[in-house]
Amino acid sequence: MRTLAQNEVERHMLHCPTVDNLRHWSKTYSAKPHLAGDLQHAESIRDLWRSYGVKTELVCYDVLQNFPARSSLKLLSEDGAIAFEASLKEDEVVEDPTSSPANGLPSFHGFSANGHVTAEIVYANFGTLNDFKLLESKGISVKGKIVLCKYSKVFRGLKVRAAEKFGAAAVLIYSDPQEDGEFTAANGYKPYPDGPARHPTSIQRGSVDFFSIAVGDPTTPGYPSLPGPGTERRDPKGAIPSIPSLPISFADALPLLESLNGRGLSPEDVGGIGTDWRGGLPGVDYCTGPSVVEASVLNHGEYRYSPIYNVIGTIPGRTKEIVMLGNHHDSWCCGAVDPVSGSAAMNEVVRGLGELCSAGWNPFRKLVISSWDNEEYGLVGSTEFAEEHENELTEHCVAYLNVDESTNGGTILGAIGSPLLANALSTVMRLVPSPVHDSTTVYDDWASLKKEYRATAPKPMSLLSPMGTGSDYTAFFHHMGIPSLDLVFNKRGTAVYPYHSNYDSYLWIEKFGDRGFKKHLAMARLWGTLAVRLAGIPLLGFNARDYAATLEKHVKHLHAKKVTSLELTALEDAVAEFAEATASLDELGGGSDLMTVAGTIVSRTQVGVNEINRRYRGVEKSFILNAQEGLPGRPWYKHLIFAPGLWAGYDGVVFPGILESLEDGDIGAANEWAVRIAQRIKKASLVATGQDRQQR
Ligand SMILES: CC(=O)N[C@@H](CC(=O)O)C(=O)N[C@@H](CCC(=O)O)C(=O)O
Repeated sequence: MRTLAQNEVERHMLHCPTVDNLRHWSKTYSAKPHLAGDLQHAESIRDLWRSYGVKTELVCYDVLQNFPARSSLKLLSEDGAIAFEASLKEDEVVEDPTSSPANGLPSFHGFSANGHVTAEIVYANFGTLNDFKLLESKGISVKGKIVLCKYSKVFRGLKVRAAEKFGAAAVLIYSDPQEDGEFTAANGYKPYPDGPARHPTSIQRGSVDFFSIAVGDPTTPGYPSLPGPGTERRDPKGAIPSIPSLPISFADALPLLESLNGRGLSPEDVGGIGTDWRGGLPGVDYCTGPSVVEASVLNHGEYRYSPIYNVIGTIPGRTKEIVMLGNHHDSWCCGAVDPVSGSAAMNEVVRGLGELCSAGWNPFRKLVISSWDNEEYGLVGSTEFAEEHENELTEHCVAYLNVDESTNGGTILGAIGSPLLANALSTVMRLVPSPVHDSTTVYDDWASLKKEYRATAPKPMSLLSPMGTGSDYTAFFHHMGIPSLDLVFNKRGTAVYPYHSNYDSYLWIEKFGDRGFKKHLAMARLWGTLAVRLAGIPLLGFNARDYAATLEKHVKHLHAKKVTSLELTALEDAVAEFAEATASLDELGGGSDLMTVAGTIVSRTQVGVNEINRRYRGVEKSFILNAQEGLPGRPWYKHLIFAPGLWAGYDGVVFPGILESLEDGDIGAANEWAVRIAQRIKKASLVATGQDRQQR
C-alpha cells in the first residue's frame, strides 16, 4: 500500500461525510430516548464503528444515578384544597412522532434531592446568587419557601445551590418567553410545531449537580468508579443538592406566578426600572411574593449505583501521543440536537478514519474516539475515564476535541477552548464550506459576525471564548491541562431550541434546526479534518502567542475593575515576558527554518520537533496545580488560568483565584493569587523558551 500524503488525508475527511448518512443517523438515534446506561445503544455504536474497521470496545463504570419515580406539583387554595395540579408533561404533538410523553423522562432533575415540601412560593428571577442577595437586601426571605425561578443565565444546579444557601426548601425552574429572544407569541410567532416559538408545555430536564465544584460521579471525586466492591464510595454532600427541585413548563408555572400577583415587591422595586425581573408572560406581574397560598412539591427518585458504557474507538499511531475526540450518546429525551447532532457527525468522522486506515494511513499520533455515556448527569462517563487513565492521558494526550451538538439551530460556529488551539482551528475553518452560503467558508461566516473583522484580519484568539463547563471536555482541560476545544454551530439561530425537552426531535431538526443537514455536514468535515491534521503532522500546529494575548486582555479587565489596592505589577511583568517567550516559540513552531532566539541563530531542526512540541504542551501544563492542590473550595479543578464561574456554570472565567477573592472582598487573597499566577506564567515562559530544561 502506498503512503498517503497529509493533504490527501485531509481532502478525504473533507469529502467523505454525506448528508444522507448524517440524516440517517439523526433519524435512527433520535427515534427513542437513550438515558444513561443504555447498553444496547452503546453496543450498536460499538458494532457500527467496528464495521468501519476501527477497533472499538465498551468501557464500563458503576455510578450513582437517580431514576425518577414520583413527582407532583400542586397549588393549594387558602383552605388547603387543590386549586391547580401541574401536568408536569409535554403535550404530544401529532406531527412529531417522538413527542409523546411516553418517550421522554418525566419532568425531572438529575441528582435532585428527594422530598415533599408544602410552603409559600417566592419568585427569585433567574435564581442567581445575586438575585438571592438582592431579595435578602430588600427584606424578602426565601427561608423555608418554595423558590420559583426562570431558567437562563446560570446553570440550573447552581440556582439550586444558591437557593439552598439562602435556606429555601425546594426549587421550581421554568422557561419564560423572556428567555426566547424575538421568537415569542408576543411577537406573533407560533409555537412549535407550527412556528419557531417555544411550545408552552416544553420542559427543560437536566442535572442539578454542582458542576462548578466538581463533575463525574459525586461519590468518587478524583478517582474512577470502577465496578466492584473495591471502589471507595464517599458521601456526595456538597456536590449535589440537599433540597428537591423540579423543572416545569411556562404553562405549569403560570398559575403559580399569578398567585404572586400583587404580593411582595414588584420587579421594579427589586431590580429598578428596566429590570430583567419582569418576564414575558401575559397577566403576570412578576411580584416576589411570598404567596399567601401554599404549593406542594413532591420529588422522589430512586438512587442507586448503575452501570454506564463508554464506547472507545482506537486508531493506532506511530508514537505514543494521542489526539482524542469526544461526543456523548446518552440523552434525556430523544435528543436529536443534544447529543444526536454530534453523534451523527462523529459516526461520519469514524467512517472516514476507518476508510483512511484501510487505504494504509498510519498516523503519527494515535486517535482515540469516545462516545461517552452519562454526560447528562454531570459529564460522568468522560470524567471517570479521564480519572482512570489520568497518568497516561496527562503524559501523552496532546489535544481533546469535543462536539456535544453539531448545531442547536445556530448557523455560525461558536467555539470555546485553549488559546493554543485557536490558530489550528481557524486554518481548518478556512477549508470547510459554509453551511449557509455558496461561496464562503465556516471561517468567513464567523469573521462576518463582527463588524471590525470585515476591515482587518481577525485574530484567531478571538475565535475562542474561555472554557467553562457543561460538556465532556471538562476533565481533560480543567483537571489535566490537555488543550481542548468544544465546537457547535450555535450563533444566529432561527428558532427557539427545545433544549432537553420532548421537542428536541428529528422533526425539529428538519423543520427548524438544520433543514438540509448542512450544519451537520460542516461539523463532520471540520471535526474530522482538524483531527487528522493534529494526528497526522508531527509538528503540533499550536500557537502560544494567542495564549499570551488572552492573558494580556484579561489583565486589562482586572485593571478596569479599578480596585486600587489590587497589585498587578508582578502579573503584568510575567505576562509581558510570556508574550516574548511565546512569540519565539511560535517562530520555531510555525516560522522560517532559521531564526534568532535569545541572540543565537538556531534552526528548527536544531531544536527538534519533539522539543518544540514538548514546549507547547508544557505551556498548558504549567498552569495545572498538583494533585494535592486545586482551586479554593473545589480542589478537583486544577487550572490556574481558566475555570467555570463558581456561581455561573457554563461560562468560563479567567484568573478564577483573583476574581473570586475580589468577589469575597478579600484583597489580600486576590494579591496572593496574582503573585501565585505570575509565578506560574513565569514557569510557562521558561518552558516556552526551553530554559526549564537548561535549569534542571
Ligand atoms: C450541548 C451541550 O453542550 N449541552 C450541554 C450544555 C452546554 O454545554 O451548552 C449540556 O446539556 N450539558 C449538561 C451537563 C450536565 C452537568 O454537567 O451536570 C447540562 O445539563 O447542562
